[in-house]
Amino acid sequence: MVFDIVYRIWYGFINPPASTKKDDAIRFGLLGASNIAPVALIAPATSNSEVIIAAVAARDRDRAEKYAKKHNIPIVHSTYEDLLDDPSIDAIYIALPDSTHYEWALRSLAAKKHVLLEKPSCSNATEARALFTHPLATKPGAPVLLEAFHYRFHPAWQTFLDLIHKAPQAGKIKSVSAEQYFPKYAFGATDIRWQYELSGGCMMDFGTYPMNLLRQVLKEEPTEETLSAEGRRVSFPGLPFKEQVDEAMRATYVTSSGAVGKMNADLRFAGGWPVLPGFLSSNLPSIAWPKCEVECDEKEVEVDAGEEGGGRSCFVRRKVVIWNHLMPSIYHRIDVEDTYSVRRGNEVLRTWKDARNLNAYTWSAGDKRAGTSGVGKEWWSTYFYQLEEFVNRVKGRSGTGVWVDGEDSIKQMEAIDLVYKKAGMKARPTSEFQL
Ligand SMILES: NC(=O)C1=CN([C@@H]2O[C@H](COP(=O)(O)OP(=O)(O)OC[C@H]3O[C@@H](n4cnc5c(N)ncnc54)[C@H](OP(=O)(O)O)[C@@H]3O)[C@@H](O)[C@H]2O)C=CC1
Ligand SMILES: O=C1OC[C@@H](O)[C@H](O)[C@H]1O
Repeated sequence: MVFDIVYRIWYGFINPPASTKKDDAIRFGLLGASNIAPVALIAPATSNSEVIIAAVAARDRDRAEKYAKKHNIPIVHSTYEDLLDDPSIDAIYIALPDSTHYEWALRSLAAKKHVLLEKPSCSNATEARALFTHPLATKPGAPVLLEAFHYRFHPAWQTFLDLIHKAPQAGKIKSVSAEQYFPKYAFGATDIRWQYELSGGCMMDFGTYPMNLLRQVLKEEPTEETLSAEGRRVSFPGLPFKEQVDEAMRATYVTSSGAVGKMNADLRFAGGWPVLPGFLSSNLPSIAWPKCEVECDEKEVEVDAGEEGGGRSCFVRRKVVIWNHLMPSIYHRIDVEDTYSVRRGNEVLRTWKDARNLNAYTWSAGDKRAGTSGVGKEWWSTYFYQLEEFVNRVKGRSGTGVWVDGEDSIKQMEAIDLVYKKAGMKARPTSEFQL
């Protein structure tokens, strides 16, 4: 198992095999010399014969040049505008502070470029509505615009959804809990994640994932009446607008049918060190797996009459947990537990559990989502699958069918705004940019 993990990390994150590029490969330009691009786009592009990372622009030309050299990017532009004006570029990757996503996405669309836009798509729902309903994004033949919710494109997450939405053992969803943790001190006080004016905060940066998980599992949006939330403010001394910046967020909502969704995101996760004194433990960083757990209501299923004969019914109650939906290519596990009970009236004749675990590093052979591109590779990170799908859209191919449409991205930002409101914090400021 350790060998498999190392193998997948090596190819998926460190040294992806290079591909020979096709003549009509999509030429990407990067806005900003960001930390995330090497993992989220440059590595997957290396192995994708239909993608070339052709250009980068940064606010500081020296920085851009160093970055270009390190990552073998042939063109350097001195400004973001210059990159958008470059006719050799087909698509733009926007990995900038969240406060700037709206403006640069609109500008990119106006320059007729496809856009891979980092999550969260915008600063708030007002911006998201303006962006995703803008004629530049919706008119026939408009460029492709995708909020980069990478985890959704991996077969592991889609398999998990199938197990709770499509499997015959899956009753109505009763509860779902989604959690993600990042160790304390990973991001210092000056990081974009903690700046309110750059639309930072845990809910924006990290909490957006577990909220997205809940929305997909429950297939219903939170509302003023159904959602409650509680944030933990950042503790960096001297940080402006500290009261508005969350380092962790919990939220719960209940659907019209009574299903309960709970999320917990902590971007400065610490504590839980049992032998240490409390103050020490609470300052020591901790790690925990990202996790999503779903319980279904009991459901009646058909079984053979068996020894008990007729007049009895069989019920199943399903529970499914996915461990590490966020970086599943490194390692993930999906636990499925079905509890059966055969009853005649109120009399329980027999109960048993059927527990198993599975994984899905690739699409299974025969799964129509494997499409024309094949089943994928064990070591493909979520970002490889996402890029594959982005390319399919640009090329007008049907692909896996997994996508994040504009309406979904708008609803996601509405949910984030609502969480802030309910936690007694402000939604992030709206950009004044107009087009
Ligand atoms: N999909 C995923 O797994 C991940 C997504 N992200 C998302 O990607 C985006 C970027 O994150 P990350 O790469 O960690 O960020 P970085 O800290 O690397 O910043 C990205 C770029 O933003 C610009 N920038 C930085 N600070 C400022 C500032 N104060 N004012 C204006 N611009 C600034 C810089 O551009 P320049 O180079 O031009 O100076 C920088 O290169 C975020 O939206 C984040 O949510 C982040 C991590 C993981
Ligand atoms: O996947 C992620 O992990 C760390 C976060 O800060 C980042 O922005 C997010 O996308």
